[in-house]
Amino acid sequence: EFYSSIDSLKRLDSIESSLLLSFRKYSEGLEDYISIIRRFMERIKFQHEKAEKDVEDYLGNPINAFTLIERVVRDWMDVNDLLKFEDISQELMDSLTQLRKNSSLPDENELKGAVLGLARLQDIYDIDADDMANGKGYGHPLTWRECLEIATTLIDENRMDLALKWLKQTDRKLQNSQDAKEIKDYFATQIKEHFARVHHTLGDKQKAQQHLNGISEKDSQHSSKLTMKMLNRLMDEKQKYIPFKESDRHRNYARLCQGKSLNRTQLSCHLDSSSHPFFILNPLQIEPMLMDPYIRVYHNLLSDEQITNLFNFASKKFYRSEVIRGPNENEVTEKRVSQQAWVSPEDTPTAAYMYRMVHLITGFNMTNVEKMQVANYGIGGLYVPHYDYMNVSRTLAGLVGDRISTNMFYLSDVIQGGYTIFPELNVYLKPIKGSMVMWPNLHRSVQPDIRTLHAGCPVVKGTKRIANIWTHSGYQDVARPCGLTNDALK
Ligand SMILES: O=C(O)CCC(=O)C(=O)O
Ligand SMILES: [Fe+2]
Repeated sequence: EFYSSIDSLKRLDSIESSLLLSFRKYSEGLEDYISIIRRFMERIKFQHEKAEKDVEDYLGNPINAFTLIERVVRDWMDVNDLLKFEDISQELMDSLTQLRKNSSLPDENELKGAVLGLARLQDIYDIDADDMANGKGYGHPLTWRECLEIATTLIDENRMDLALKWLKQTDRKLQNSQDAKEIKDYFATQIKEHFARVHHTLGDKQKAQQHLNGISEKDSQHSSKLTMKMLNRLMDEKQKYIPFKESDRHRNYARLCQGKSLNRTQLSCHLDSSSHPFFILNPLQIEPMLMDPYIRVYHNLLSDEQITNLFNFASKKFYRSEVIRGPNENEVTEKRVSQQAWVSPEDTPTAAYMYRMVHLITGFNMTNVEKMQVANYGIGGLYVPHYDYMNVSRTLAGLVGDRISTNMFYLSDVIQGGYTIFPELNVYLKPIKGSMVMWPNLHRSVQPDIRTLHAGCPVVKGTKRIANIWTHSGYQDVARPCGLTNDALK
C-alpha cells in the first residue's frame, strides 16, 4: 500500500523512474507512434522532474502525491492498452507486465484512498476545492482528468456537496483544454450526466433536467442516455441521501487542528535539571501545556542524526497501521491512516537512548514497557480521536496493567497540519522535530482518565513521523503512588 505513508510513495516514485526508462528506450525505435507517446511523456516528465529535485518535499505535497498515484493507476495503464493495439516491441510489453507483477503497483482502492485523503483535508482545514484544483497554495493545478477522478470518487462515496465543486472545476478545465474535439465532446456528455446525478441527489430535479437536456440537444448519439426516469429509479434503489453535516464535535476537532484553541491561561516554559543528575549540564527544556492532566513537551531531546539512525532501521519494517477491534483482533480503517513499525531498545542506539530518556524523565520502572511504535503518515494521514489506554482486564502481550503514560516523540517537523489535539481539553500541539510530548492516560487510582481523548490531525503538507513509548501501570507503585483520595471521577 502506498498512500498511507510518504516512505512507500518514494518506492512508487522509483517504480515510476523505471517506467520512464523503459519508455525512453522504446520511443527511440518507433517514430510513427512517437508523437502520441511524446505528448504523454511530456506531461508525466514535467511532474516527475519536479519530483526528482527533492522527492520528499515533492511528495509531501498532497496534490503531488495524489497525481503520482493517479498517473500510475490511470495514465500508465492507459498507455499500456494503447500499445496493445500496435505491433510494438515485445520487450517493452514484457517489462511493463513484469513491473506490474513484481512491484504490486497501486490499484483503484489506493486511488480512492488518496482522493478521500484530499476530501478529508478539505473538510478539516476548510480548503476550497477551487483552490486545490487550481494549485493555489497546494502544488500545481490539476488537469480535468484528475478533477474528474476526484469528482467521480466523491459521487461513489455519496459526498455530493463536494463532488459538485469538483465537477464544476472538471467542466471548466475540459472546456479550456487542448484535447481533441471528440474527446472533449465525449467527456462533456459524461460530465453532464454526473451533474444531473448530483443535482438530482441533492434534491434539485430542475437543474438535473437542465443538464440532461443539454445532452440530448448536443449529442444525440450518446449511448448511456441517462434520463430523469433512470435517475428517479436510481434514487429509489439507494438509501435516502444523508447530507454530510459537521457536528459540533467535528467543528471542535477541526478548530483545534487549525491551531485555534479557546482562551486559556498561558503557562511558562522552564529549564529543569532536578529529575536526574544526567540533566545538570544539559537541563530539560519543558513547555507545560496543561496542568491537569499534566501535558508537557520536552524540547530538543533528539538530534537529526539520531532520528535518521532510527528511521534507517524502522523504515524497513513499516506496514499499514491498524486499530484494535476486539480481543486479539485488529483492523485497517480510515480512522487511522499511517504506516508503523515496532522497535525494541536493542534494535538501534537511538531507540535505546529514547527509552533511557523516558526513564530518566519520568522515573517509571521500564521493565514493563511496550516496544516503541514508530509511525509515518502519508496523504491526509491521521488518527481520529481515541484513547491510548486499553481499559480491559486482560494483560497486553504479557505486560502488567494499562498504558499509564504516553511518551510521544516527534521525529519530523510538518510543513502544514498534523497537530496532536486533545478535544476535551482544548489543547493542540504542533509537531516539532526532536521534541517529546508526555501525558498520563490513567488517574493516580490507575483508572482511565477519559479527558485524555486525543487525535493526530490530517497532514496537509510534508511528512509526519512520530514514535510512541507507552509505559505500563504494573510495578509503578513507587514511581507513581496513589493519592490519599480516589481521583477516578475527575
Ligand atoms: O499522531 C499524533 O499526533 C497522535 C498519535 C497517537 O495518538 C497514537 O499513535 O496513539
Ligand atoms: Fe494515541
